[in-house]
Amino acid sequence: MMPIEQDPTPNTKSPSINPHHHTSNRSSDDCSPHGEPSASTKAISPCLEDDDFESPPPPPHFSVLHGSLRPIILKFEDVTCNITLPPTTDSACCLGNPDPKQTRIVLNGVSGIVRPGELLAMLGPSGSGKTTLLTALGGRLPGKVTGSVSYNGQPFSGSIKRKIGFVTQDDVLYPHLTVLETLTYAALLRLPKGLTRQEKMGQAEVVIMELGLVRCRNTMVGGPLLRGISGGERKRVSIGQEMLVNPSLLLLDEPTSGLDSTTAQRILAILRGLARGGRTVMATIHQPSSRLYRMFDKVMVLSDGSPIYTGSATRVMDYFNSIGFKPGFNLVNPADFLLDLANGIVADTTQDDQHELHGRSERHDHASSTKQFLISSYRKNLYPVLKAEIQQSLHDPIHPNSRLPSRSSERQWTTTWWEQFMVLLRRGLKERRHESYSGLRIFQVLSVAFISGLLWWHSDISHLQDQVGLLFFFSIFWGFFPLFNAIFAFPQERPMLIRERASGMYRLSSYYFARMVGDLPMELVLPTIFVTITYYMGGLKPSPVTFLLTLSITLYNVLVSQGLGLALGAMLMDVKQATTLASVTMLVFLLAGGYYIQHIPPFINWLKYISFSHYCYKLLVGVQYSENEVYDCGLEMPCKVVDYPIIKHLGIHDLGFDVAVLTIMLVGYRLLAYVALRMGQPH
Ligand SMILES: Nc1ncnc2c1ncn2[C@@H]1O[C@H](COP(=O)(O)OP(=O)(O)OP(=O)(O)O)[C@@H](O)[C@H]1O
Repeated sequence: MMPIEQDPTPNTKSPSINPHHHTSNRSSDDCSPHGEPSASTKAISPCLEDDDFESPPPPPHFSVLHGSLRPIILKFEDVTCNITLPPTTDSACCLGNPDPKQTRIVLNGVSGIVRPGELLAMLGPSGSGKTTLLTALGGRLPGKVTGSVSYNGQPFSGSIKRKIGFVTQDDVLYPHLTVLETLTYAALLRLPKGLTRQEKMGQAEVVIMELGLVRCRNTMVGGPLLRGISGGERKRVSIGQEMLVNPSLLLLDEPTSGLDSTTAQRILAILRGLARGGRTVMATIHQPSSRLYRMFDKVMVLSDGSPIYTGSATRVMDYFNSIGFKPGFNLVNPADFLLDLANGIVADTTQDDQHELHGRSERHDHASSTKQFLISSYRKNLYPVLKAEIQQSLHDPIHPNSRLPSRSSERQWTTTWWEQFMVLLRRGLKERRHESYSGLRIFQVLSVAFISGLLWWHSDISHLQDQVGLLFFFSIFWGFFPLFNAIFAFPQERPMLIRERASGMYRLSSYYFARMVGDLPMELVLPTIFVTITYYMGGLKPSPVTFLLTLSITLYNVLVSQGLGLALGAMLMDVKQATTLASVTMLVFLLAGGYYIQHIPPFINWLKYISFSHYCYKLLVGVQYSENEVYDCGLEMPCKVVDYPIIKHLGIHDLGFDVAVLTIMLVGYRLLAYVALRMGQPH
C-alpha cells in the first residue's frame, strides 16, 4: 500500500493557509489579479495558463488540508444493474399497442479493486455503463444495483459518504459566484464544526492554490448565458469542491471531456498527484490520448455494460495479444485500440495464429460476436484472477487510520442547522442578487404602479366600481407576479440540490428555510413600493391605518401566492408544466374572485373558496369601506357602500375568517412544497 500523504514534490514548500499570503502587488497582465504569488505558491502551483503545460505540472500537495486521510480500498464484485424502460408505442410494429415494460441490462457482472495510491481509468464507448458504475460505486444508485461494493470491507454508510468525493460529468456550479466564493461557501458547509470560520476559509485558499486557480479566484464561474471561467477552470473548481473534504476516495465522471489535450493532461496530473498522496482515484475517461493513457495505473474497459478488461494499464496490450488481438501498425494509442475492441471493431488489428484459432472470419463479420468473444475471454482469463485478488485482499493489513467510524460514532452532519441556514442564506442572496435587484424587475413593477396610478388617478368614492376594481387589481397583480417568480425556484436549483445533498452537505430543512427567507426582502419590497405609489395616486382612503392595512393584506397575499408557486415548482419540477398549471389556476382565481361575475352558478360557486385572490380582495374592500359609509349615488339620498351590488354580493363581514383561511393557505402551500421537495430527493 502506498504510504499516506507521501510528498511527491519534495522540493516544494507547503503553502501557508493564510488567505492573504499571495496578495502582494502585481502588474495587471500577470495571471493573478491580486499580485505576485508567494514563493511557496510559485513552487507548488505556479500561476499557469493552460498553454503553459507542455509537460505535466508538479502534482498538487494537499497535505495541508484538514483531517487525516483514511485510505479506502474500493472493492466491487459482480455489480449488475438493470433498468426498466418505460413502455413505448411503436405503431409500425405494434399497431399502436404500447410495448410491455422492458428491462435493459446496463451493467453486467463488473468487478474490480482499486487501492489507495492508484488511479483507475474506466474506458468504453458511449452508453457502455461507465457513469452508471461510477454512480453506483459512489452510493448514489441505492436499490438499483446488485452485487457487492465495499469500502475497506464495509458497506456504504453516511461516514463513508463523507469520505467520498464525487465529481459529476456536468459541472453543477452557481454561475454568479466567483471561484473564491464557490469554494469558500463549500468549505463553510462541508468542513467540520471543529474548525473556525477563518480556518475553513483558509482551506478554500489552499485548494485554489493547489489547483492553479489563483488567477481566476475573483472571476465569476459563469454559465450558458454568462461568460465566466474556462472549461478547464470549471472542472478544477468542481474537483476543488470535493478536495475540500480531503476525500479518501475520489470518483470523477469524465473530468477531461471537452478539454484540450494539454488541459486534460493537467487535470490528469492533478488526479495522479492526489492518488499518489494516498487516495483512491477512479475516473471515466472518454477518449484519452496516449499521453494521458500513460498516466493511468489501472484500466477497466466496458463493452455494453460488461467488462472486457480490468487490470494494469501497462499490461493491457499483452493481454489482448495473448487472446489474438494486436493493433495495426499505425495504431499507437492503446486507448483507441481498446475503444475499437469495446465496439467490436477489429479492422485495425493484425491476426496471429491464435486469432485464427478463435474463428477470425466470424469476429470480423460481426461486431457483436467479437464483443461476446472478448467478454467470455475476460470471464475465462481475467475474472478468476481478479476474484482471487478481491478475496485475498480481505486479509490486507488495514492502516490504523483507515478504519472508518462505525455507524454509531458517525455524526450525521458536519455543521449545525443554524450554520447551514446562515451560509445557505448568504450564498443564496449573493447568487440571486442580480435577479432580485435586476433593473428590469424594478422597472416592470414601477411602470405598472405608475400606469395604474394614472389610470385610476384620484378615483372618487362616487365611482365606486372603479375603486373596487383597483382593489381587485391589487389582489390579482400581487397574486400573479410572486406566483410566477416562485415557480422557478426549485426546478432551477434542483441539480445543485441533488448534488449537494448527495454529498451530505446540509439538511433539506435548512436549505428550504434559507431559500424562503432569502426571497423575502425582494418579494416584500416591490409590493410595498407598488402599493404606496398606486394607493395615493389612485385616490384610495387617505387614512394611514387603512393604508397600512391595505399594504399588510397585499403582502400577505404575496406570501400566499409565493407559497403556491413554490409548491407547484416543487411538485412538478418542470418550469413549463408548472407555469402552464399556474396560469390556468390564476385564470380560475381571477374569474371566480368575485369581481367579474357576481352570479356564478351554485355548482361551481365553490371555486371562489379556493381562490386566495378572493379572500385578499374581500379583505381589501373590507378595510377600505366601513359598514356605515355612504357615497353620492346620484339619488336624493346618499347610498350606503355596503348596498352597492358588487360589494353587497361580496359581503364584507367576517373578515377574521378570511384572514384565517389565508393563514392556512400560507402554511399549507409551504408545507406542500417542502413535502414535495423531500419526496423528490434521491436520499
Ligand atoms: N435511468 C435510465 N433510464 C434509461 N436509460 C438509462 C438510465 N440510466 C442509464 N441508462 C442507459 O444505460 C446505458 C449506460 O449509460 P451510462 O450513462 O452509464 O453510459 P456511459 O458509458 O457513461 O456513456 P457516456 O460515455 O456517453 O456518458 C445508456 O444506454 C443509457 O441510455
